[in-house]
Amino acid sequence: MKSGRYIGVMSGTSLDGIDVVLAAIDENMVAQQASYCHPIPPDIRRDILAICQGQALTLSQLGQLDTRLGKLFADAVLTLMKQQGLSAEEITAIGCHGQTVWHEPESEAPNTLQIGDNNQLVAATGVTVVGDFRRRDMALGGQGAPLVPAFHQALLMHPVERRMVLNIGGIANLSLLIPGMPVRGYDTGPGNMLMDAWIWRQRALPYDKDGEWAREGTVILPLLQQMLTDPWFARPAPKSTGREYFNLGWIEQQLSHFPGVAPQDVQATLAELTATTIAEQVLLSGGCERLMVCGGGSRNPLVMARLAAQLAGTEVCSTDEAGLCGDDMEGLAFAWLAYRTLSGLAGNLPAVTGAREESVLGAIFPANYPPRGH
Ligand SMILES: Nc1ncnc2c1ncn2[C@@H]1O[C@H](COP(=O)(O)OP(=O)(O)OP(=O)(O)O)[C@@H](O)[C@H]1O
Ligand SMILES: CC(=O)N[C@H]1[C@@H]2OC[C@@H](O2)[C@@H](O)[C@@H]1O[C@H](C)C(=O)O
Repeated sequence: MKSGRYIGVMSGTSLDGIDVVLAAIDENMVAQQASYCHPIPPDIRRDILAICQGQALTLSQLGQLDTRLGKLFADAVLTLMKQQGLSAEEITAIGCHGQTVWHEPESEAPNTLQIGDNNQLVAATGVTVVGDFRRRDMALGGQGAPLVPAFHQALLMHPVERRMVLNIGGIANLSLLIPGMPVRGYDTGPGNMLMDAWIWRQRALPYDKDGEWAREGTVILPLLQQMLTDPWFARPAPKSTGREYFNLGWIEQQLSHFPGVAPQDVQATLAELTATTIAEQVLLSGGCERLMVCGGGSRNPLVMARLAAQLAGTEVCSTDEAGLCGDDMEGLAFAWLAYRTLSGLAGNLPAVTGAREESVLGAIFPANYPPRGH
């Protein structure tokens, strides 16, 4: 096994920053040691959003963005290494998720694209990088997402308590940790993404802090009901989604039948949509005793309160209460997935993604050849 110090790098769908997490990992333990969130410059954020929303880009623009993101991931990692006084020799590997710019698991030729050149990262840091985690699973007929349920299982499975782990990022995803059953998991739909898109459009704010603006509004029930009839919500698992489906265009299309509604009422309705689609899936999946929430949405008290209200009898808490910082969860997961890959262990769960079989995931970009320790 390739035990050692790992760094996980996660740039999620919210584009709120690059999360970098340092952890000591071995067969029995993932010990978080430090973390850092690196800002994303506005021009890079704008270009990523443009691709995600289907705007045509030249190959030159795409190539340049790939390089700039690779360098940005390297800056993020080097900042954390400097803060911690670590040299390249002290780190076994970096697990880098990359930036998802397109995810189309149901098309004729299923594809998912995470950019940010890993060669830039290895060249700048001198540390072996593992990247491109999703496409092997897709090549095996899977969705390529979500991948974190295996990590949630490793860290948070309880012998008797029925638990679910919920990540509320741009998209929300649920892991079902039910004793005696194979772990399952899938995306439930929008997490913060629609709320973020709407407040950005209306008030030029990146997100609705503590759900304060949504609280000024009232849920428009007919609009909520119409949103809930979107066929994506009724689709059975395995399923995953992204910005190419749930975006500002989706909101505008929903609003076309509701002219003149107050913007704060739309914000309230979007917050309720997030809570309702999650709660429905928790209940449809048989319910649980404890729902452990991570991701930025766990800090939105309105969404948390609406979840608790719709899930009476379930203890809704944040993973922070279990000693696992919710902001670092995905970064930790990709550090752990890099450890799995270098140890020759599978990273995907076919029961989650729908892949034909388990597989070692990712591509290795070695700092040295032969890799250190061989
Ligand atoms: N205090 C807060 N109040 C309301 N929302 C918050 C608060 N803090 C964070 N958020 C939300 O969390 C989002 C960031 O979440 P997170 O970092 O988990 O996303 P991500 O990792 O990019 O997403 P994904 O898991 O989909 O890849 C912000 O864009 C914002 O919407
Ligand atoms: C294609 C892609 O990047 N999907 C992300 C996204 O963000 C949340 C949700 O949608 C989840 O499916 C996935 O990320 C987590 C880390 C996962 O793979 O488990």
